[in-house]
Amino acid sequence: MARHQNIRNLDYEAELEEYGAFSDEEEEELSPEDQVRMREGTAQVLEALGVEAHKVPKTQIEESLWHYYWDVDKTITYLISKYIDPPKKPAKTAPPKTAPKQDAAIASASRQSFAHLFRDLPWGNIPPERQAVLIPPPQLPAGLLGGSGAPPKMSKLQQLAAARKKKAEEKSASGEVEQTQVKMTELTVNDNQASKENRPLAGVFGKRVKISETTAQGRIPLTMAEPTRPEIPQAQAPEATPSQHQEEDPIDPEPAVAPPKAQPSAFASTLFGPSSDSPKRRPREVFALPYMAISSYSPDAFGKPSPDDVVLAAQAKVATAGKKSANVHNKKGSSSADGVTNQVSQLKIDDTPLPKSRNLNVLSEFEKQKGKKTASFVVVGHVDAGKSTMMGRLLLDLNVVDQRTVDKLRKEAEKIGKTSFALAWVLDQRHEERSRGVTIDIATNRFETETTSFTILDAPGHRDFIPNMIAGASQADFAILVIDASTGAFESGLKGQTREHSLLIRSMGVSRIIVAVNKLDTVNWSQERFDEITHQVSGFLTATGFQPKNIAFVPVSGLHGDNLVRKSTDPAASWYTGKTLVEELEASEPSARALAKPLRMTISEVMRTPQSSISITGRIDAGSLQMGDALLVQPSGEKAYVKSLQVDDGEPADWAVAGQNVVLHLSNIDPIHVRVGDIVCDPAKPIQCVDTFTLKALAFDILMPMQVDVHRGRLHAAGKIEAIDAILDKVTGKVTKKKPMIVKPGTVSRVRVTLHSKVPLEAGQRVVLRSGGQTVAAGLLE
Ligand SMILES: Nc1nc2c(ncn2[C@@H]2O[C@H](COP(=O)(O)OP(=O)(O)OP(=O)(O)O)[C@@H](O)[C@H]2O)c(=O)[nH]1
Repeated sequence: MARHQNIRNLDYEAELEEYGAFSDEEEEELSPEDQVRMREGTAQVLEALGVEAHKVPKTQIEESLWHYYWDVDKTITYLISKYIDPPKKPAKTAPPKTAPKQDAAIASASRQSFAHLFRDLPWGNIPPERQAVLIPPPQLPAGLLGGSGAPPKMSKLQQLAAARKKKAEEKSASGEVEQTQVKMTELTVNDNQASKENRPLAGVFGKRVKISETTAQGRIPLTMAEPTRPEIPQAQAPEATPSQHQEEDPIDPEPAVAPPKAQPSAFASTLFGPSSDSPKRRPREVFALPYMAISSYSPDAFGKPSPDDVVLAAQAKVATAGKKSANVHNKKGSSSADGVTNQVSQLKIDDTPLPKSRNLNVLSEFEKQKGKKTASFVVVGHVDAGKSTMMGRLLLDLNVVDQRTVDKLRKEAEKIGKTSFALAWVLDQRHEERSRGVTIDIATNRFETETTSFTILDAPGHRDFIPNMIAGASQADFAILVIDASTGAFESGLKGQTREHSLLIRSMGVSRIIVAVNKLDTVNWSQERFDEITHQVSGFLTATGFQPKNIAFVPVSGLHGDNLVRKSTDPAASWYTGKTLVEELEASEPSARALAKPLRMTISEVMRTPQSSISITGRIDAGSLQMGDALLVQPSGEKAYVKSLQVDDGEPADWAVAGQNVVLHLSNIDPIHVRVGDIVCDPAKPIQCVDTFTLKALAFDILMPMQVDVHRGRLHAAGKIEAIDAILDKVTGKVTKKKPMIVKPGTVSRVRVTLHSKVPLEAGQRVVLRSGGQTVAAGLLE
């Protein structure tokens, strides 16, 4: 039979049964060798268990030996733990029911204490006092071997370096945070960018655009181009409220409710751009790129001109500037050339032909002239006494100004509520004078009577303008003192500028005075009032130095013209039978003319006229002049020539004498050498410029060595009273006391004055000393 036929015919079940029966038989019977091992192993275990062996059944010993493959030690350990000294079972833990018995025994044996095995060993019973105590190692100071939480100790230099490093790290960290914030913000859908773009948006976005414009002023949409912006207002921008929406667009009926439509996520927006119905965003200037995270990245690196561009632009600029500068230089060159030409032309010898002199004998010409006499008078008095109104009315009544002019002035005065000043405006022609209703500077005008040609010098009454009043008084032959007769006004005026003006004009050499008791219409032409005023004023005028024969009183009403040119027709004024004001003026003799003395003229005004680039006005104090004369201007010391001249009435003339008011048109002199207050004199007999002089002065106030201003005509000069030489007798002029410490008011004394600069002054001239805005003295230079 073939072998495979044998396998095909095998009965598997019978074979398996045969195999199983064989196993059981083998368990029950040990081989002879195993039986020997069993006997020997059992004997060894019993010997090891000693007295405790009876506790262990023999079958358990053989079973264990069989289990541990004849390993006696393991068998003994197991049997002890099982039968002799079993471990106490834990109360709650029970071995798993499913675990095999053998595994549970082994596991129990592994947890068994072996202390009993070492009970007889000496090192197992160490007394407590000898047992070692574990002491934890001390915390080492920080440093390389530190490791404690405390900061390491460092030197000052290390601390400084560490602080700097920390600061730099914080800064860079915050910068990174900011950049991150900005980038993250950029990742959000930025509606406000659309608002900035002001593009038409539909629905709620359109409204948000408006709100953002109004409620988030100055809000700047963030872009990648501005990564370092410190603030992120976008995040702080308040949300628009529905009420705001309504306020913003009250016409729009659409409710301000957000559409129930999901917005794209930030990530989706970043990847795919804004949704089709979301507000359109401004195209980005810079797109997010990987290298943007680099600290050296500059988002606007190409938003500015490159270094090459800068250089090229600078070169172009320089080239343009060069051209311009060349042009300017050319122009400058031409202008400087012009300047040089001008200077050269100025340097050239002045070949302007000198005015031709007719070599007249002026004095004989003057004597031959059978014309009207000329006189100048100054009108003084307390502020608002009616000086200007009186002169205006005088000029109107003398037909120097016509009624139309006065009516026109009245209308103008009405506009600013100053109707009563209309007549005063005939003389007060400055805007400031008219608006303020006060005279500020000397106003001159002229009128003629049958016998005399008069020049009016209307002086300001306000104390602030005393220097101007002094200038006027210095040119006058006589004076009109105007007194306000209305109740209370006379008394206050007497305490005010009425007395001071009287003193001044007398000190200035004016000896003739006409007192116009004005505004008598306000007291119904009370003769009693007039007499009272006359009495008081004549008293102090006499005391001031005016002779009674040179004092005249005229009751007038300047406003209505009573007793100015015509006698008053008011019955209440019938008691007055004296002269009118004009008659008194005509009766006044001008002061003596110093015709034979060297030429002296104080310049009152410097101006440019059609006749000359420099013309001067003034009153000739002494001497005479004629066209073509050479003049010396002091203190400049420059020479000039009289090209032409006009006298009193403005008529051209060939000559002029002392006492006349003239306009001189000069030539051959630079205007910078001519000033108001300077003196024009005869070059052959010039006035000297001095910085010290002696004065015979009438004291208005207490005098002592003190700072003073010296006034002579229009000339003002700062100086001081250096010393008081003597007190003089008023009448005889003899010395009554030498070198007094002070001088009382009303006393005449000799004082020495020094000036800070040299000015043209000479003996015989009259000057006024003022200090702190007050007139302290006036007198005659010795
Ligand atoms: N009732 C009345 N009023 C007068 C008379 N004269 C002048 N007035 C008024 O007095 C006021 C002052 O007149 P002004 O002529 O400006 O006085 P003034 O003295 O020139 O004043 P200052 O030059 O500024 O010192 C004005 O309102 C005049 O109308 C007068 O005779 N009778």
